[in-house]
Amino acid sequence: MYRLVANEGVGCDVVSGGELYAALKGGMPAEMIEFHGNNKTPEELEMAVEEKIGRIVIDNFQEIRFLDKILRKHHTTMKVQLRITPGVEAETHSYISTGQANSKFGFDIISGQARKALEMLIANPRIEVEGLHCHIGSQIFGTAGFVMAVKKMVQMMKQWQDELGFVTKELNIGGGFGIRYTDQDQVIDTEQFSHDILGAVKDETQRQGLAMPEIWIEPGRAVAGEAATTLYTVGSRKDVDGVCHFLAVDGGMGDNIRPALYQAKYEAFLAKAPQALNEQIVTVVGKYCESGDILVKDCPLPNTQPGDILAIPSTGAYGYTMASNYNRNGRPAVVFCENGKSQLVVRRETFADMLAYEILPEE
Ligand SMILES: Cc1ncc(COP(=O)(O)O)c(C=O)c1O
Ligand SMILES: N[C@@H](CCCC[NH3+])C(=O)O
Repeated sequence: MYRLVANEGVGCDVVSGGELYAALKGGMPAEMIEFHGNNKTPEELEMAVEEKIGRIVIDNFQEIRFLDKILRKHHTTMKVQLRITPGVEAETHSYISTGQANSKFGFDIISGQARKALEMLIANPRIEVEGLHCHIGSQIFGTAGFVMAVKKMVQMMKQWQDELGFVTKELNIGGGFGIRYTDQDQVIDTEQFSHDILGAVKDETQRQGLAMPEIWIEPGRAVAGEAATTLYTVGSRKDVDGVCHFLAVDGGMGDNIRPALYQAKYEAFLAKAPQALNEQIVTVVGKYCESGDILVKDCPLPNTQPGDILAIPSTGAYGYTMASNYNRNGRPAVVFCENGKSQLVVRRETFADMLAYEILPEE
């Protein structure tokens, strides 16, 4: 994925040393990488400095102290953006909402913490503050929240330019652009998002008499989400007339934790006949030892029996990346397909893989 993205001339954000390592191994140029996270360790920050990545998105005061120490040690500098919580509540599940003042991410404006952090950063000769960042949350369908965030950010740009002489060269408004998981999702097209967001930045900066900053976005799910479909084989059926109809598949919360974690909604189709007339409403469950291991509740399907393959679309984001081998079920393989050709990009996890880190007591 990093190679594909880099080939498009697009950079990426990472949120751990592991992601940074993978991005670099995948051929992403270091200067195209920005590093996020509310608790970057000193080791991760040092890795970012040594690899000379593009930006660190500063999230908290401790990180400023760590970074300063590392930059002194390496006699070098680092370009950063400052992450702000703009006080905008996105209309989405509370677990994937990040723009409100009580978010664990970034610096809050009202308490004065954001300004204090900016002052510390500006005063540091080893740190170059290129811009401001905000990310209001995920799976957002309207543009209103983004426009509100832009207004707040530009207001801060103006205030800090007047009071501190700080010029915001980059305005990063994060990601969160919603995708279509089910028929109910009223997706806004990319043109509408860019029109409204660009328009808001243009209008607000003009109104405040500021130069137009470079606009950065961090679409995650919108890039990868709809590109993948998960294929499951139906194993067992449980029908109790008038009570429940379960179809159990050979995966579940281990490859897609989103329904259990955020009550996320998906649709399932019979792979061999996706257009066939639906005849039954079933609950598609996984094989994990949890009653909450439900993939699709109240799922209309044609007659579906053990051995049939079910397809669940839009699993390209936060599926494999959030996968686990709970119950010692292996993580699935990932296959890229295009124009009738396929390529295995992640092989299926084996039983031996799952024991690989365990140290057997000596006999
Ligand atoms: C800082 C930041 N930017 C961008 C994203 C991308 O979010 P999404 O995939 O919902 O667009 C996330 C969440 O993953 C994030 O935390
Ligand atoms: N993982 C979440 C979103 C949070 C993304 C990380 N900032 C999801 O599946 O919707």
